[in-house]
Parts: sequence; structure tokens; C-alpha cells
Amino acid sequence: MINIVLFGKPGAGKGTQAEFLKEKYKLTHLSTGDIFRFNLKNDTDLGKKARTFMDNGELVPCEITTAMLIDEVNKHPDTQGFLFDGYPRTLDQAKALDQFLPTIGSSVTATIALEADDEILVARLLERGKTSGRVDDQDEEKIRVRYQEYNEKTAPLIGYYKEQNKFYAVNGIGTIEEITERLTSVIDNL
Ligand SMILES: Nc1ncnc2c1ncn2[C@@H]1O[C@H](COP(=O)(O)OP(=O)(O)O)[C@@H](O)[C@H]1O
Repeated sequence: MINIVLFGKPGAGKGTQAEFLKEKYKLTHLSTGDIFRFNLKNDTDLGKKARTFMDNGELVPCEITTAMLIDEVNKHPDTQGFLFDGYPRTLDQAKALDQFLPTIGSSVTATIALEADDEILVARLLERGKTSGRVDDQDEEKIRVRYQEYNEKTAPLIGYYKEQNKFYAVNGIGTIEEITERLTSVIDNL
């Protein structure tokens, strides 16, 4: 089983690249953002709990997110591996994943970051907000909160995975194909 964590700031292109990678490597793509949005749209109990945090650009509390992620993983007992997109986003989540995966006989294989400058990313998000209908993409203030969340809570994961020799970074600026190429060359050499 191969488990890849796709890592990057909001707007870095994780979702776009995940679409290609999941096909190429036959991985189960788990995007916590997409799962939350599905629950919001269907107004489930989980959606009700997550809505205020998401709409404000804040992270949803760890217990809620981790329980949801474990549920999703357990729905795919026969998969060849997972492509985690948007999880883990805090040290607690990374530790939770490192505790959980061994219970299904597995572990994180590699974490790959898509890197890009903040100005480029904010412009991308505002552009996406014009058509995506995502409340959190339409307002610069909320985007700013997401970057603050990233810097405070998610960036420390880089050190966490570097210590385990599992951290790889690729340049996230270029055409979609160029970036897919960079990612596949990392994965093919794992
Ligand atoms: N691992 C997570 N932990 C906590 N909250 C999360 C997590 N993943 C997604 N969310 C919530 O969903 C929102 C949207 O997630 P996502 O689509 O991955 O965002 P982005 O475009 O900012 O990378 C986040 O701002 C947060 O509220």
C-alpha cells in the first residue's frame, strides 16, 4: 500500500493534481475539504458542526476532522493506497494519522508539498471564488485567515515529516502537466 500526503497552502493546486495522481497510481483520493463541502451541501450533522469554521476560513476542530477521515479510510478496505489531500493539517492530525494507519497495517509513504508564493495563490483563490461558489474563496479577509491558520498550524508539519525523511517539495508554478510530471517523478522514485 502506498499512502501519499499532498501538502500545500490554500490554492496550491492539491485538488487539481490529485485528479491525475489518483488515476495514475490507482489511489483513493480523500479530500477533507471536499468531504466537508459535501456534508455542508447536504446539511448533515457533520456539516452543521463544520459550517461556521469553514465559512470563516478556520480549521474544523481536530476530533471532528479525524473521526471523519478514519470513517472514510475504513470505507475502502481493498484500496491500493490513499492520496490524502487537506489532511493532516495540524501536528495533532499528523500524529493521529501515524497512530491510525498502523492499525490497518499501513503508514504514510511520503508527503509532497506544492510550493508557490502567497501573492500568486491569493490571486488564484479570488479567481476561483468567482465561479466556485465557495464562500471562503470570495473574501480576502477569509483567505487571510486561512493563510494564518496554515502558517501557525500546518507549516510545522514540514519539520515533522522531514524528521521522518518523508518530506518532498516540488515547484507548484507551471502548467498543470508540468506539475504532474514533477510529482510523478517524486512518486516513481520512492
Ligand atoms: N484537515 C483539516 N482540519 C481541519 N479543517 C479542515 C481540514 N481539511 C479541511 N478543513 C476545513 O475545510 C476548509 C476547506 O478545505 P480545502 O478545500 O482543503 O481548502 P483550501 O482550498 O484552503 O486548501 C478549510 O478551510 C477548513 O475549514
